[in-house]
Amino acid sequence: MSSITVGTSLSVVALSRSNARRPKKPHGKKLPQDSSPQFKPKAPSSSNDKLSSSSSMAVEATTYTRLPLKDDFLASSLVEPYREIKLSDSAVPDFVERSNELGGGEFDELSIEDELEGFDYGEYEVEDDEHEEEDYGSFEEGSDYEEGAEIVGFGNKEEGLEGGEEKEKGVPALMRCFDRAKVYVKAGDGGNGVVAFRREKFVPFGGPSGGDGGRGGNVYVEVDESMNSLLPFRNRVHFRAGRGGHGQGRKQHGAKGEDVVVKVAPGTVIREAREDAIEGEVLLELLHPGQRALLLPGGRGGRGNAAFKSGLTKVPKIAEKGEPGPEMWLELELKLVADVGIVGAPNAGKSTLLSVISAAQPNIANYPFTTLLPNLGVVSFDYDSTMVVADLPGLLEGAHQGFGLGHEFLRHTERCSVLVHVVDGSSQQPQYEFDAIRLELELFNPELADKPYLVAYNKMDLPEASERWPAFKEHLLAMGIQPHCMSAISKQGTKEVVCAAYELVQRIKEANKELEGGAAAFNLNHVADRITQKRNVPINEFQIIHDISSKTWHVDGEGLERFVQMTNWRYVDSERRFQHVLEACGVNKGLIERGVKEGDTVIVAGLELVWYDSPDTSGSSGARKRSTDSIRWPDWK
Ligand SMILES: Nc1nc2c(ncn2[C@@H]2O[C@H](COP(=O)(O)OP(=O)(O)OP(=O)(O)O)[C@@H](O)[C@H]2O)c(=O)[nH]1
Ligand SMILES: [Mg+2]
Repeated sequence: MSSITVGTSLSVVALSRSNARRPKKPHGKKLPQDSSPQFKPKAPSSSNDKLSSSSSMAVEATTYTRLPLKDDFLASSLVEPYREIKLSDSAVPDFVERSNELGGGEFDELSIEDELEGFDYGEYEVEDDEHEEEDYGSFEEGSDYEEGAEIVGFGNKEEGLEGGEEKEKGVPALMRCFDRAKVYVKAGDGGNGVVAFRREKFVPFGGPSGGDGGRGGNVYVEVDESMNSLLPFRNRVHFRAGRGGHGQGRKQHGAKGEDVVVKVAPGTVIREAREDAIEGEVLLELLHPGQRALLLPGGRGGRGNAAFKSGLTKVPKIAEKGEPGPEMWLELELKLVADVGIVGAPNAGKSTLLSVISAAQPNIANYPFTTLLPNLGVVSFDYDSTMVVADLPGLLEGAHQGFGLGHEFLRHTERCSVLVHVVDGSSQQPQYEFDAIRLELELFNPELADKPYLVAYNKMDLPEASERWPAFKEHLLAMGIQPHCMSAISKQGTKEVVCAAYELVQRIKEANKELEGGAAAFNLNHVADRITQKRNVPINEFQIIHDISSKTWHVDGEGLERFVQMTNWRYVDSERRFQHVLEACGVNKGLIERGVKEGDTVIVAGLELVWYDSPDTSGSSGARKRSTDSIRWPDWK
């Protein structure tokens, strides 16, 4: 008999966030030769489609290279044409002023919630007052009781966002868009079962009475209608469900761990966070208020010794540990849920359009990037027919790679069923501006280019815009697109645009209804189901891998892993049961068949053992006897 080394390995997964997007396709473009502003005074009257100019605009023979830049940021951009324009670079004087008035970034001062969820287990005892129990050594497992819902604030450390995330430093909190977050979730561990025996007056040798541990708390994700950003995750990153209570004497089972509910805004996409640059698998898309998904089921409670009583084992001195609760890092991403998304170059008049078709009052000003965060407005035709319209920040060339504000907001367009593309008629080359925006959308996500869209040529009240309209219209008609023209400021033509958008939205809704009708309702609990399925893998499903160089045998299987995790080595019968299970599920046989030799290391689901051939050949079967006695244990503490 000799000793064995045991090593339990816990791998801590450090996850980082990826900013990587698709690589930019080479455009091979140059800057426009003449991008100087040529704004003319505003024409006194409104205009429309019929107001086509007599002299159609002579399109300059320049190779269009990027979206027309406005004089506001031309100077700086021309020097470094591909410089990334950050929120902090854009001119937003009134906004900054307002945020200062409000107290200089009020969100920064949000305090961390103090509430702690989960259980305080305190001291755990098997004994009770009335019943004397056998002493099987110390049952305290202090380290097991630390768990409870943990709240970690984003301080300087910002634990949840480590790993290459570029932060918008220097930008007041009011301007940041909290539509991405990274959180840690952990289901509660199951409580431990205990070994206890019934001892009463006149019943000196009562049977085993150790109760089972309670089930760990579950992690749920729920859509909270009142949330419109992922801002709360700035203060709280870790969500841990409570662990199950431990079993007690007199067959008392432990209490169930407290569940934890992660509340997210409607439209949140939940991905599994990954270490590498690749985006993790989409686990859930929670769109509608009230949707609730069981994400991680709590660990099973360990069985107490009462559960191990059998005809052969009348005095079982064995109990299981609770099953560990699953854990993972999640990436949350909020995408606006709107029927119509207004896209276009900066200063095209997107916010103006939203302001005239809905009650929304977005910031409107004659400089690019007036809109820093998406604005939502509800357009109502009558009581029944309404649609939600989102006005998005302006797009620049390279938006798909993060230029301007595009990167942050382009993904919001993914959720809109229809896009209204506003083109600034007063720009130098409206048709090229249009093409460039289309290209950006396509580069960001080819599915965006396939979305139904309308083109609204804006600022028709300006003479230069109405002059360029015929050429623009011709350009688009050649592409098979029927453009609309309007003057958002004077509301001319806006009704036609909105009605056309509404019609498109309705058509898409009808089509989707038909599709949904055929498809089965989506199972929101599929992540938890997958985990449960994994837990139910039988113990005899394992694989043996032999590493010849290090004379190590790896025996891996989901069932075995769970069994090793739940074996509580402090109880004397655990070793015997472990040996028995290895024998019964065929691990020993498999190892012997493959030629395991004395002294070889055997790692069973992370537990390191040394193989010994038993010299004792007595027993019904030599092979079985040998293997049963062949794995030795060190002195377990
Ligand atoms: N003449 C004229 N000016 C317009 C019209 N629509 C918008 N504008 C002006 O164009 C400027 C920009 O308008 P916004 O609505 O802020 O443009 P935007 O597309 O939302 O701009 P960003 O949010 O910066 O991307 C403002 O000065 C508006 O008054 C229009 O139909 N005619
Ligand atoms: Mg705007």
